[in-house]
Amino acid sequence: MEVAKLLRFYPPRGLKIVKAYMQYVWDENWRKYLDFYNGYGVGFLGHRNPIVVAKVVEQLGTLVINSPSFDDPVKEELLNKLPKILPKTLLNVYFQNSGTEAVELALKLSFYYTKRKKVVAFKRSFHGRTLGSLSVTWGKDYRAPVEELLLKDVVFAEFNSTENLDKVIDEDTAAVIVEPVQGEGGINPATREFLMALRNRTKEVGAVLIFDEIQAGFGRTGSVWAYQGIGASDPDVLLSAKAIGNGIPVSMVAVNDEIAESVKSGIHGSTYGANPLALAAVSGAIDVLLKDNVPQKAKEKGKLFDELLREEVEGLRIVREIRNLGLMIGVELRVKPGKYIEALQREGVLSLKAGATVIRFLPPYVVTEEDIRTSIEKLKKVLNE
Ligand SMILES: Cc1ncc(COP(=O)(O)O)c(C=O)c1O
Repeated sequence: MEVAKLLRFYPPRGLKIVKAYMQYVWDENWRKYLDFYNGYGVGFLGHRNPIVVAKVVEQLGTLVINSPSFDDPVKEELLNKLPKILPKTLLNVYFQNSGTEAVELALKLSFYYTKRKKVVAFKRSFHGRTLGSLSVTWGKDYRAPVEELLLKDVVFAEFNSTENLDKVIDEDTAAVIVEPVQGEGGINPATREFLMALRNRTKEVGAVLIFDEIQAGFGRTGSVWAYQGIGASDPDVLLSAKAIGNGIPVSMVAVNDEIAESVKSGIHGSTYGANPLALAAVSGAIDVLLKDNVPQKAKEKGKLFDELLREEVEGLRIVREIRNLGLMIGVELRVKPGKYIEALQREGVLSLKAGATVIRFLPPYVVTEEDIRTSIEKLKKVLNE
């Protein structure tokens, strides 16, 4: 019998996952793994978090898709809830289906609002794989297949450096896009000084400041939004995805009033944008975030993870540096991390690569002290082998 084949854009990890619950997944032989890969951090509230699942199931029983021009109860419910997690300055929102779509809309609104074309992004950034988001993504390997087709007016500046910002960000700049914690680039938290310098300079020249919190946002770093924990001021546009739907594909673009006022009907759209099923998931996820004090738990567990890593593995010769903000954790090695990530998988812990040399852990907030101790013990073992 003929079978269709999936295009393999990702190297296979040799594991068939048949079930997942909270911080664990099971393979086809019912071996249990601690999942700190977590669908690139999507399942931050735990796989199949019961509160999110209940919301989605309830929604499946009433209304799954609604045409974008019509209102519905879950849209109203979510718009009422969002002020609990969004800053007052960013209460104009739109929902799409993936992170890259959020970046595309942010860039499009910036071009439209400023009538300018230039974008400033940063070295080691990752913003997605469609043409606009790829244009502001740094890595050569990501860009190579379509390099000639990407936006031309993009400048990559030094991340966390305030030198030369006055020159790089000028009156031609439509937008500055930055991850307050770089994820794919190697778990690199931005400094307050850097984010504030971007805030001040973009204000001076009338450029739009975009914070991409698609990976870092929604409690993972110890505050609802990473930039808040870092102590920076609000951006003009805030992007989130991954954890906000906890597995149901959804992203959110939140913009300030001035940009919102420039928006006219017809300049953008998405068939599945703000669909009731996705919005039910976001509504359920916000309930969990607030009722279970998720950012505080992420902060405490991240601290424990960090302390134990420093005690147990920081001193190993192969380890260059440990970096974290809450439960966004990177162990930078002096070598490529691939074989250690594989060895960890054999030991029952799933992790992923970031940058060229970093083992990344994106544990869900429900991870226990015992899970953290076990994973660090396993990491120490494989790094020593
Ligand atoms: C910071 C950041 N921006 C954008 C994206 C793209 O999101 P998606 O894969 O949902 O398109 C990612 C994905 O890893 C990301 O980490």
